[in-house]
Amino acid sequence: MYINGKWIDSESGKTREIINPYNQEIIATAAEGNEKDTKDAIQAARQTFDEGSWSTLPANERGEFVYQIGQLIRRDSQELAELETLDTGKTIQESRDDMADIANVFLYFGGLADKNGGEIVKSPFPDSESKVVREPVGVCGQITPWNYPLLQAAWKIAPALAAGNTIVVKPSEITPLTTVKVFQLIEEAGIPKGVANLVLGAGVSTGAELSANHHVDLISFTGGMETGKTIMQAASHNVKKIALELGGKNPNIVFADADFETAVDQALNAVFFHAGQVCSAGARLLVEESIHDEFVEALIERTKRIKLGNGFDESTQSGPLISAEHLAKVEQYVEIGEKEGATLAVGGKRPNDSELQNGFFYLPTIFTNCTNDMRIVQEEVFGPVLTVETFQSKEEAVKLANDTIYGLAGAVWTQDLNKADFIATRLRMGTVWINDFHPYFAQAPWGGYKQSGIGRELGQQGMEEYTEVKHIYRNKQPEPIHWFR
Ligand SMILES: NC(=O)c1ccc[n+]([C@@H]2O[C@H](COP(=O)([O-])OP(=O)(O)OC[C@H]3O[C@@H](n4cnc5c(N)ncnc54)[C@H](O)[C@@H]3O)[C@@H](O)[C@H]2O)c1
Ligand SMILES: C[N+](C)(C)CC=O
Repeated sequence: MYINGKWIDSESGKTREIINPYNQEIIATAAEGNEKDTKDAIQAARQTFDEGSWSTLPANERGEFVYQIGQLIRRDSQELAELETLDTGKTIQESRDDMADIANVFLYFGGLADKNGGEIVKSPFPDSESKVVREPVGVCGQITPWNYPLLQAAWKIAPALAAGNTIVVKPSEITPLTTVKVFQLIEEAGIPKGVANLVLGAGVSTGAELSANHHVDLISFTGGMETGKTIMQAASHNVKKIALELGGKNPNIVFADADFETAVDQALNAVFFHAGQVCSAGARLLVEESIHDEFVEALIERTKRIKLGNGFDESTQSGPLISAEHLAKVEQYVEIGEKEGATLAVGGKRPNDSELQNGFFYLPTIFTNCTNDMRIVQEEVFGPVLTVETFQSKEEAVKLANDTIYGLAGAVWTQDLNKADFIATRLRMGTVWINDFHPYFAQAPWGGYKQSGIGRELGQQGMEEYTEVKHIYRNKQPEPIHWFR
């Protein structure tokens, strides 16, 4: 762990073994922090913020530090990608793409640091001036998940530092490797001690302390919806600001006039990329009734050909699930789908290949004949499981797509731009893709409607989450007003 500029073991001396989900081998031993370690990290961040040297540093200088971290990530991107694949099982190409995105996020927020100089407001009172400025929030707790360990951390660390906050980061206890490495780069970039702190450990101890502690001003969390609700409650004790990036059950709407080959190809990518362990996975396929049979037949044929394997093998198309617990959860959902009467069209079990027996692999799975009242359609499986439903009109497609507690992302495939616009404006989701699936980048905001979250990451909005707005009013001609004579 990295607290107040020093690398330390946990106070209790406890450690946790980190395993490779591809073969269950132990790949590292990490410190297992507790509440006391977390309090120490918070105290360092609090003291550093209150002392003010970071928050009042000229914004362009802070930006240079953040930019420098981005350059160091670029320099070490191959090593970082290898660590990410070792820790998560995702393919090495996915990890390389993640590292390129991550470096860009630091470069973008480094550049944005000095771009908001505040604004002058026209005061209604004579001889006065009024300006609105943005200031850092203070001490920010940042809790991240295992599916995109470093990417989700980067979306929080870069804007928080650029805006002048001090931070305590807690990565998922099962995938801490790349976050630890980036803290080494943060140190190398010369970020002053106490500004950026790292604690490792379980959610129920370190994460819970960060969420409840009164010296933390903002908690930013990416993870599951139930954890998000717990954090929201804990944060209420001192009315912390909160930013929540939670789950999704995202519709992928395909009209009959879409380019068939592209829509099939991208429907596979939408749901099976990273074994479906993506918050914005297109896990609900809504296909226009007239092309249903042909579309599903093509999907099944392509699904059978997906090559599972070792993420370091360049020919592997999909890696394992993250853990035995998660594999059991996916298996349970498939059982639920079958009991509910959905038709298991392909997959629905672990693979037989001998090479895959030590990893947490599950075959890409498709359920047809699904209806919106089924749990397999409504609940986030977070694995390689697709449900298929049909629609007959654009109005019905919107109704089905929006019929969920989530509102993270969705896509529409059609060559009719008016139809695309109709869908895009009516989907109650933070991101809508037209004739594409999955793009996200540093310049555009990301976040959810409804129970998919609160607040936005990335883009200018992602920076604003880490600021307070202050109105400064100056009376240029003060004189008595004689209200109380
Ligand atoms: N919206 C997004 O951008 C986005 C991105 C990635 C992942 N996700 C979501 O993340 C989930 C998968 O990630 P996960 O399984 O790691 O989620 P999780 O909620 O189990 O854990 C996320 C983090 O929260 C911590 N945590 C657990 N209990 C806690 C508690 N009581 N108090 C404080 N912290 C606690 C964990 O240690 C971990 O660091 C999925 O639901 C996925 O949709 C969302
Ligand atoms: C936000 N994203 C798509 C990078 C990861 C979601 O799990």
